[in-house]
Amino acid sequence: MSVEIELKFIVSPAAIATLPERIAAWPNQHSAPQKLTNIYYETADNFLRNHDMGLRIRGFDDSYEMTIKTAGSVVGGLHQRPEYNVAIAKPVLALKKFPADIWPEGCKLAPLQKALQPLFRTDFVREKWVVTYGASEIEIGFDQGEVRAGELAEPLCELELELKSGETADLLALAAALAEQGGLRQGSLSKAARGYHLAQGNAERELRPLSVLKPAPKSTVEQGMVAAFELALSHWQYHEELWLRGDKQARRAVMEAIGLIRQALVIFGGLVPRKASTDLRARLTALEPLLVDKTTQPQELCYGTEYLQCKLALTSWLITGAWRPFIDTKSQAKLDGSFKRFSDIMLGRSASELKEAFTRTLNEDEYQEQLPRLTRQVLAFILLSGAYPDSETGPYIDSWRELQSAIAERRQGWYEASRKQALSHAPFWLNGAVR
Ligand SMILES: O=P(O)(O)OP(=O)(O)OP(=O)(O)O
Repeated sequence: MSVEIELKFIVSPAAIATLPERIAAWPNQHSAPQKLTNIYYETADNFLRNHDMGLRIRGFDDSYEMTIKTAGSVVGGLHQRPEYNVAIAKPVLALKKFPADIWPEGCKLAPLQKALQPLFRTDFVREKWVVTYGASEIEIGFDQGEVRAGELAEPLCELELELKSGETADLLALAAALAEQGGLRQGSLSKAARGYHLAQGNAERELRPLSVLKPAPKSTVEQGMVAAFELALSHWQYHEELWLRGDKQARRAVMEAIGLIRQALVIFGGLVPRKASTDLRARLTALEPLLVDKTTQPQELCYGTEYLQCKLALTSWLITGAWRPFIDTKSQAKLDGSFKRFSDIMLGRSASELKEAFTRTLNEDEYQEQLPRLTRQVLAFILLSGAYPDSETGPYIDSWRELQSAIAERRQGWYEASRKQALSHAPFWLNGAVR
């Protein structure tokens, strides 16, 4: 078994021609382009997908390899997944060759193998370089081809950076250096994920409303903080994809994701000093006006250098725990404390800020003036309410969201009723039950 640690980028058509040259500027070992054919297998009831597994047979030259990837994590474009590779003599499944302990409990291999059928395929040409960067060896693969399920197909044009030996920090630094000339954006979907989507009919991807962050029970404050940034990054990644595919409303969701990052920096700002996030905040500040501008074309923005470097800065901040050198013993003790207890205190603060802001009838200008504050505090509720059941948090947060959209859409007739409704909800975090 090996754990694949891989940063994936989508390459813009304009950048394809110069990319090999850019890569070859570092000390490297180059391998000539190779044609790879991959058939992915699945059962009629999606057994593998339901267990977060992906199975393929890859053909190259006259050889075959069978690979299974199991559940892992994706943070921005950084994919970490356990994978098992077995050389096979002919392109026929032989599940017994994988270690026995990778399968879900009770799984019978012979019937499973019988039920597996080809579902989709990827065909691409991969050009490879192994680059020495810092103290690390990093394999760069440039894949061009397509993913196909029956009649439906999508082009593939990806750059994958895989850490062969050394440090994740070098992987991220090499990515930032490659980003300098533009033409790349982070890709959060594996080729298999794209294949499954096509095989299921390629339904239009829908906007996803932000729902309450649910960190693992008994999370520490630091774990809750990491989960908050991960939520923001995945909301960003997902909606960037939609925006590029033509959904104009997704731009707002990308802005919302950035708002979430800002709010997380505020919420944890008492523990993580501002100087730990100076670079990240500067990059966000540069990006925000471009996102606010409705005339911005996603193809230009999302493949731009500043945009990618901002997202890489966040990925890197998260993956390397870049705040840690700035944390003193006292703050570390607080970061090790209960996220639930911390959240209760912060929820109280958010609620009293809103209560104060909306305690009386406001005029139109005053409502508009309070909108940014209300937007920030709704995001705070999203990040801090995960310890409570949706049945308690939902009505509370929705009532503030209702006021938020009434103000944003200038539905003046709704202001008063929404304001009173929001203020009438009892705080769910003071309900007394020990959790
Ligand atoms: O060659 P791999 O294992 O990196 O796999 P891939 O065909 O590039 O697919 P993905 O990395 O998207 O799972």
